[in-house]
Amino acid sequence: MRRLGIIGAGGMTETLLDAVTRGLPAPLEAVTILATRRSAGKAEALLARHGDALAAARLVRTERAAFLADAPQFVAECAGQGAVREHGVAVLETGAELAVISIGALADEALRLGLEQAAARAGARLVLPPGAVGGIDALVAARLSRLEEVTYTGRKPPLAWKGTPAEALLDLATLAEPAIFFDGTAREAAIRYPQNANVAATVALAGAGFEATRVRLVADPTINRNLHEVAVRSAAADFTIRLEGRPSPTNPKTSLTAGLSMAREVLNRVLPLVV
Ligand SMILES: NC(=O)C1=CN([C@@H]2O[C@H](COP(=O)(O)OP(=O)(O)OC[C@H]3O[C@@H](n4cnc5c(N)ncnc54)[C@H](OP(=O)(O)O)[C@@H]3O)[C@@H](O)[C@H]2O)C=CC1
Ligand SMILES: O=C([O-])CC(=O)C(=O)O
Repeated sequence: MRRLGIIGAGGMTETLLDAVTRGLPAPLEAVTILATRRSAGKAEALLARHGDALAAARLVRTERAAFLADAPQFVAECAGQGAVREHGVAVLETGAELAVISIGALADEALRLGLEQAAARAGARLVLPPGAVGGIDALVAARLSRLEEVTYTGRKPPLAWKGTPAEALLDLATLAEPAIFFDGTAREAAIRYPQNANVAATVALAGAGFEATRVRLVADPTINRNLHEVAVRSAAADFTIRLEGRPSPTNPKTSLTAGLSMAREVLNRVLPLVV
């Protein structure tokens, strides 16, 4: 893979570009960012920061047609569920591989089917990185035996839940103790908390599905990290993964591991050893 496309120019793209530049054995041929008009300047600055060490050609586009004309072979969506809806099918139709990090978008069955069908028609692949969470490999393997119970608990400091429906349920500014404000299915979590519960969708798609995966979301004033816990019981193995992620410096909702997980996808398509 020599031509990388990225959708979005926020905190995750910053983490992705830093990690990819550090990990590349040699510069890529081209990196193109599809940005909103508002964020085009930020995208330019992110690319300029890495310069020739990242890629010989560094481009920012604000129109999808121009972005696709740059012929990216691998496109990393780092923008949000709306961007998956807006651009996903069109990217796959070019035959490019598309890695989606806003995995909660796939809680919309029609969109998931549309993406899968576009990929099948074009001979392309839709890839779902583990993102902020860990243990997805073991969960997929356990699913191949027989899953009995899968629960995901997402716990973040109150600030990370600002601007979400949690605000109507809790007084985030004065919260003194951890509060579970959501207990339901992975589908409902991914749809209602699009910037905070993509992991719920990842766990669902890797494991027991959107309805059978139980999700709890917690605002916790006693922590300064984003905690992800996946508990699995299955015929092959029982396990619990507990991951304490540091938030990205520019977006407290997003853990650094999410952008790093996307960087892993990119580097696995460049380096000879895939891990
Ligand atoms: N799977 C996982 O584990 C995780 C997934 N996520 C997902 O990743 C997304 C990105 O996270 P993060 O970088 O921290 O978010 P930010 O809000 O920091 O950045 C989002 C960026 O995407 C841009 N953007 C939004 N919509 C579009 C679009 N339609 N086309 C092009 N660019 C667009 C925004 O531009 P502008 O600001 O101008 O609107 C902004 O530059 C989250 O919204 C969430 O969906 C996040 C954390 C974990
Ligand atoms: O980054 C995280 O900690 C998780 C997250 O926001 C999500 O699942 O959408």
